[in-house]
Amino acid sequence: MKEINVGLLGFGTIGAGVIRVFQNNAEVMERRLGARLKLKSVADLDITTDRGVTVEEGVLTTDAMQVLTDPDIDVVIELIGGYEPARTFVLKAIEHGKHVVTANKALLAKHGEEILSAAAAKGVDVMFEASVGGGIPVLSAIKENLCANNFRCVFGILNGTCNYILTRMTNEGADFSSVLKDAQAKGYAEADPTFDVEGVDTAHKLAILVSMCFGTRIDFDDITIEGISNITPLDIQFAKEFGYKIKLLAIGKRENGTVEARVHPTMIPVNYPLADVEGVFNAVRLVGDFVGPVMLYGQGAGMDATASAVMGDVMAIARDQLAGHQARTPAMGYIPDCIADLPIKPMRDIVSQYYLRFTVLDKPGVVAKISGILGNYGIGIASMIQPDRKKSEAVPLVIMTHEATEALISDALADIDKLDTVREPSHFIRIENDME
Ligand SMILES: NC(=O)C1=CN([C@@H]2O[C@H](COP(=O)(O)OP(=O)(O)OC[C@H]3O[C@@H](n4cnc5c(N)ncnc54)[C@H](OP(=O)(O)O)[C@@H]3O)[C@@H](O)[C@H]2O)C=CC1
Ligand SMILES: N[C@@H](CC=O)C(=O)O
Ligand code: NA
Repeated sequence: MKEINVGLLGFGTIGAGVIRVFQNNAEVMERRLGARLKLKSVADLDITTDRGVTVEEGVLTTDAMQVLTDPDIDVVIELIGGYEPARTFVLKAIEHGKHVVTANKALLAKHGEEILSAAAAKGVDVMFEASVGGGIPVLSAIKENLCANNFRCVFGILNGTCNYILTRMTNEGADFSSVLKDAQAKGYAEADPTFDVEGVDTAHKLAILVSMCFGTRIDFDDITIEGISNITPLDIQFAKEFGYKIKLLAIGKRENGTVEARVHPTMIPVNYPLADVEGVFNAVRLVGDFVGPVMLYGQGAGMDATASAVMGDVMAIARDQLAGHQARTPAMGYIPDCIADLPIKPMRDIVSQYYLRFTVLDKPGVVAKISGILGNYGIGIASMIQPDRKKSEAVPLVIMTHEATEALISDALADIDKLDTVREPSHFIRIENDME
C-alpha cells in the first residue's frame, strides 16, 4: 500500500492532538484514502516532557531542519505558532518541495501572501483549515461547497478563550482572570494570551475569512481591534436587561467596493443563533447571494477538535497527490491574479446602534443634559435605564441609541465626558441587529 510521509513541527497541545489522530484513527483514514499516512518525524525543542502520548522510537528530534530537508517527507505540519521561526520553517519546507499544513493564523494574517506565492511558484499546497474556527470546516466550505456565491457578510465568534471567559462571566458571574487561567490550563489560549483577550487572534482569523469570502487582500494593520478586557459584570448585567448577550464578534461586510473588517465586543439579541454559542464553541455565519445565510458551529479551540482540522487538510493533500492533482483549489479560494485590493471602511463611517454607559452624579438635570448633547448630534435614544436614587454617589446611566455613525457617537461622547456631572470616561458597546 502506498505511504504518504508526514513530518510535524511542534509537539505542544495541537501537536499532541495530531499524534493522537495518527494513533487512534489510522484505520479510518486508510480506508478513506486507500493509502497509509505515516508520521515519520516530530520536531520540538523539548522532547523529554510527557505530552500524554507515546511516540515511536526514532521519531522525535530537536532539529526542525531534519524534518524540513528529509527527502522522504511529503507533507510538513507546522504547529509551532507565532511569526518566527514558523515563517522561516514554512518557507524552507516549500523550498524543499513539501506541502504544508498549518494552524498558524498569526503567520497567515501577516505573511500569508509571501508564503502562498512561494508555494504557488513551487507547485505545492498550503492548507490551513485549523487556523480559523479550530475544528469547524469553515475555510473548505467557503472555497469548495459555497464557491459559486458572492458573499455579502461574515460574522464570527472566533476565539474559544474569549467565548469561554464571556460565557462563564455571563452564566456564573465568574471572575475574568480566574476563567482565563482555566482556559490556559485547558490548552485553548495562545502562548501569549493577550492575543486572545485583546482580540488580536480573532483579527488574525477575520483577516483570513474576509480575504477568502470577498476575494481581496487585507492589510492586517487596517483591521480595528478591541478585546474583552474592558467588559465589566455591569455591562453583562445591563445587556441581559435589554435582551442582549455580549460576544467578541468578528465582522466582515462587503458593500460598494469597500469592506468592513472589525473585531470588538458586540451586543447580539439573545434570540439570534450566535448568542447561543457558548464556552469554547465558535460559530461563523456567512451570507451568500444564492445560498442565503449559513451557520457553521463547533469547537474553536482545543487539542482534539483542532487536530481534526489539521488532519483533514493532510488527507486532502494526500488525496490530491494520489490523484495526481497539484493545488487543485486555490489556497485562498480565488485565482491569485483575480484577488482584488478593496479598501477597509474607516471606523468613523461605520453605522450601528450603540449601548452607552455613563457614570454620573445622581443630580436633577443630568439625564436632560446628556440626552440634549446626543440630540444635538442627531442621535436618537431607543431606550434608557436611569440612575438609582443614591444621592451624591456616582451611578450608572445606560442609553441604547438608534443607528448612528461612529463619528457622531465618538464626537458626542467627547462632549458628554466634559460635563462636571460625568465622573468617568463614558463606555460604549456596538450592537449588531442585522446579520443578513
Ligand atoms: N491551542 C489551540 O486550541 C489552537 C491552536 N492553534 C494554533 O496552533 C499552533 C500551535 O498551538 P499550540 O499547540 O496550542 O501551541 P503550544 O505552545 O502548545 O505548542 C507549540 C510547540 O512548538 C514548540 N516549538 C517552539 N519553537 C520550536 C522550534 N524552533 N522547533 C520545534 N518546536 C518548537 C514549543 O516548544 P516550547 O514550549 O518548548 O517553546 C511547543 O511545544 C499555533 O499556531 C496556534 O495558534 C489553532 C487553533 C486552536
Ligand atoms: N487561542 C485560540 C486557539 C484557537 O485558535 C482560541 O482561544 O480560540
Ligand atoms: Na476550521
